[in-house]
Amino acid sequence: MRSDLPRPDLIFETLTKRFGATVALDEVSFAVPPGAVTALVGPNGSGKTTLMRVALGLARPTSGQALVAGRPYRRLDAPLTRIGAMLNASAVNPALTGRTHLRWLAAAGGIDPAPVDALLEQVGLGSAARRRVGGWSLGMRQRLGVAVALLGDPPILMLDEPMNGLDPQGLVWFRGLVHRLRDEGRTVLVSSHLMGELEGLADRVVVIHHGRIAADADIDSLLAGGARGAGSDLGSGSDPGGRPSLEDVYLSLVTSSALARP
Ligand SMILES: Nc1ncnc2c1ncn2[C@@H]1O[C@H](COP(=O)(O)OP(=O)(O)OP(=O)(O)O)[C@@H](O)[C@H]1O
Repeated sequence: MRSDLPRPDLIFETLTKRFGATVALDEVSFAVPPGAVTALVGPNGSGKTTLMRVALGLARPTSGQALVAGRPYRRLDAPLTRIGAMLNASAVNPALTGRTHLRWLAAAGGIDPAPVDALLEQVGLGSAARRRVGGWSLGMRQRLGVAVALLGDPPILMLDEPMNGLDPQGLVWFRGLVHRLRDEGRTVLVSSHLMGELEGLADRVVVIHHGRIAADADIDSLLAGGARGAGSDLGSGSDPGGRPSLEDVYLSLVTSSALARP
């Protein structure tokens, strides 16, 4: 890494996580740079959520480390103001209103609850805020999850499958929000299986497969490389100019024999 570049905010260093005989993460190293949206993609069970859980101190690495603003999460002061995360947006007490949920989290995290109402408006939940979350749709819970991540106005955001359940209007809203956060210079890591959406959202793509990094590149280079390297088996989503879609390149990467686990 060049020493004259700003230090990335979120770094994974030779991170390995085993659950018994299962190797969920296998010496994973990459940096998530500020001022960009980084997509984390990979098949079911490839290690995306585990990676995020380790970054948040919810799972202990077997070896290696995840650093948030230069430190392991557990050693951060006021962590909600350093990194905001959405892991499982449905894990909310259904008896609480969205507003109460956010105010409790703010109180628990030592954050001023005053901006909670504005935050609920920002994520499109202003009119539902005083209703119990138990009656909310998946998309509404996802929006609440985004609000939780934004609660501490953190410079780093880590969102696990945030677009699931969003309707087309919600997807447009989410893209605008994430691009604004990026343009403010924040670090954004988003995992998703929705390749078409990620193509319009992400600046960088990290592909994880069997717990190993299969690609880590800016999206234009990845698609240009895919166009040169992936050959005639690509095509369903290619544009007429010959550039493959992210879905094409992703499928090519995760089905290539070089990456298949023996
Ligand atoms: N608490 C756990 N105990 C045992 N194994 C686990 C645990 N958490 C994750 N794993 C295993 O680790 C591997 C990675 O799982 P992980 O949930 O990180 O994948 P993922 O990429 O997020 O998948 P998905 O796209 O389906 O959400 C899987 O083999 C999974 O079964």
